[in-house]
Amino acid sequence: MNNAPALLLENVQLALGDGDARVTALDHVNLCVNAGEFVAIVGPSGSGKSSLLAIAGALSAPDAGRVEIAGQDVTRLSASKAARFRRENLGFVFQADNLTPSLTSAEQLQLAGRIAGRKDVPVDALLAAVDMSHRAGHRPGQLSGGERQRVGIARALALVPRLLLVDEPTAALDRARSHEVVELLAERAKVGGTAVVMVTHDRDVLGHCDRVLEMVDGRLSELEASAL
Ligand SMILES: Nc1ncnc2c1ncn2[C@@H]1O[C@H](COP(=O)(O)OP(=O)(O)OP(=O)(O)O)[C@@H](O)[C@H]1O
Repeated sequence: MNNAPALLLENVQLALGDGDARVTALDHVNLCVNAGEFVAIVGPSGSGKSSLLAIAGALSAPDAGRVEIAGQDVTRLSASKAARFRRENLGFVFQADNLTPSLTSAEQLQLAGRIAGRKDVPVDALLAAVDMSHRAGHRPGQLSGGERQRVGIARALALVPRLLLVDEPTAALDRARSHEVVELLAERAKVGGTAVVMVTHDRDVLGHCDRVLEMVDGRLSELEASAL
């Protein structure tokens, strides 16, 4: 179990929509990500990247194929078992931030830690790492989109998931901050042993990743360094 890949997708297939609008979102996707690996996924809009993250995060089930996370088959867990599995093993930083409106930035991190059974969340250090110490006492409604995104990243880093799934972390950030945030993710992979899968359009930050994969029309392939 401990030596199992953090994420294993085998021959994953997914179609979405009905009738004429039916599209192949994932077409025989295979992917293996080991603990401590930082993998980026690039590709055009509509190519299936979000669908891949949803399946890799046990948020939805494929039509066919197999999904294993840290050695456990999660392909067809019940909704309640999937929710529990996610809570115990996964971290998410998704575009539509899902911060709790009534909580301050610091409280978002504390709550995440409490839910995961961690009492020792280094809230101040994490907020400092995403340059948000000065907004520790602010609620999401008092923050900009980029600031909310950074709190979401700090919250994900408050936990030590086996697998961290990240959707466009730099979309609302300037260039310098983008590098800082992606460096934090890379460090979490190297030092914390978390496997990180990041969807991004930002080719600037790909140098921080161990591997870059490209999704085109639901098919996933490895990009050689010379193609970046
Ligand atoms: N609920 C849905 N019903 C029908 N088709 C859908 C649904 N969700 C997504 N699709 C289609 O599935 C395909 C893959 O979508 P997906 O959101 O995974 O792409 P993406 O690569 O993440 O795109 P983007 O970069 O724009 O976020 C697209 O053709 C999209 O139009």
